[in-house]
Amino acid sequence: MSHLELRQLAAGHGREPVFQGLDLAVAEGEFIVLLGPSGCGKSTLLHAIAGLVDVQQGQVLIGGRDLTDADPAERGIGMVFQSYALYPTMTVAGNIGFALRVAGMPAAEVTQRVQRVARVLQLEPLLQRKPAQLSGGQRQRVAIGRALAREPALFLFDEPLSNLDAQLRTELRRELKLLHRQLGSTMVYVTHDQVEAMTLATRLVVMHEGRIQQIGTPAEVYGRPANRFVASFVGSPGMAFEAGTLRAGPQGQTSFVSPRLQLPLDPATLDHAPRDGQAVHLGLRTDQIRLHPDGPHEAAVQLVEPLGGQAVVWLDLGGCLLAALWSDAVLPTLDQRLRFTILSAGASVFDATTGQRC
Ligand SMILES: Nc1ncnc2c1ncn2[C@@H]1O[C@H](COP(=O)(O)OP(=O)(O)OP(=O)(O)O)[C@@H](O)[C@H]1O
Repeated sequence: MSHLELRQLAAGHGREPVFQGLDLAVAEGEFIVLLGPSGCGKSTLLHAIAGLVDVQQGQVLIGGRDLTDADPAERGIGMVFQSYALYPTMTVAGNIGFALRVAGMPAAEVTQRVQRVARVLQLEPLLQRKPAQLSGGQRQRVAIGRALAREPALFLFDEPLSNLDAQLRTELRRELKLLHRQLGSTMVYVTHDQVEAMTLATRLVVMHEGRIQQIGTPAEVYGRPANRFVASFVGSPGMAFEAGTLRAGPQGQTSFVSPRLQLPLDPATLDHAPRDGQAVHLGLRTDQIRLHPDGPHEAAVQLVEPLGGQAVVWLDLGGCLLAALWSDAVLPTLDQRLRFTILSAGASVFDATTGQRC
């Protein structure tokens, strides 16, 4: 049974819905990441689950109960937002235990819960401090602790790490992942950060303009994007596209053909039977470009982006820019000509008109 189920949901801020007819089923213990560009409706969806915006149509079911019209407080949800509004005059312990005390929990039990949460989030040495005496990352951990203390079965996170610097973000990301493993609770997490999405999600939900574009594991969404939007939005560096047509060969082998490129396609990468002459876009990631002195293709280096241990090398194949990974310590120079092979395994093909995966 789904722990969280959205049925034909429509919600928005005025009368115009931000999304409509939205279906989503989340199993217990999943870590769902909602990923999409700014304004696509991620926060509105999260707020609809929490009961913080009006649902115009459809249903929100949590634990099998229809809670579409229930108060936020009755939904058994823990929420963590981007801006962690802690009570400045209360200590860390006071902040974490606040909602429990308000709910009438006996003081001894509150203390126990606060201790347990502090242990999990490594906040024990900080329990008597005030928020002003904490770093940004510590404050955000307190905000997570506050949600955790109520022991909800469902957590909603709205870009909880986006206000932190890169190093803290990486640390807290790891802690969240460990926390999820320890607690086994269901989590729905909004971000537009690729790395967060890829590393945290058990399943990714990619949204664009109020519509779910694809639902799948990070590997599925990265490896078999459902359409051109997902292909270009997910993965860094982005996928390179080349316009061309499909050609059926004599032995039933289908090839991609463009003025610059001819590539026999791996049938395993195609979802549908290819049509001879179909106008398509071929999508190539760094995974498909193998730099190799004996490779059949040659292109000039247009740009080198060092990443530390590796570098991304952008190759100009007659106007089509392809990204390749470079792991040698000595970087190639601009305009240097490199040879490479294009692997058809894992390549994506999209219909030129609809943008849908072929
Ligand atoms: N309080 C509000 N009142 C009116 N319109 C709003 C409100 N909040 C958001 N919107 C609009 O609803 C749409 C979806 O916004 P939403 O915040 O859900 O997107 P998002 O994907 O979370 O974006 P971001 O990544 O920038 O936070 C946008 O067009 C936005 O302008």
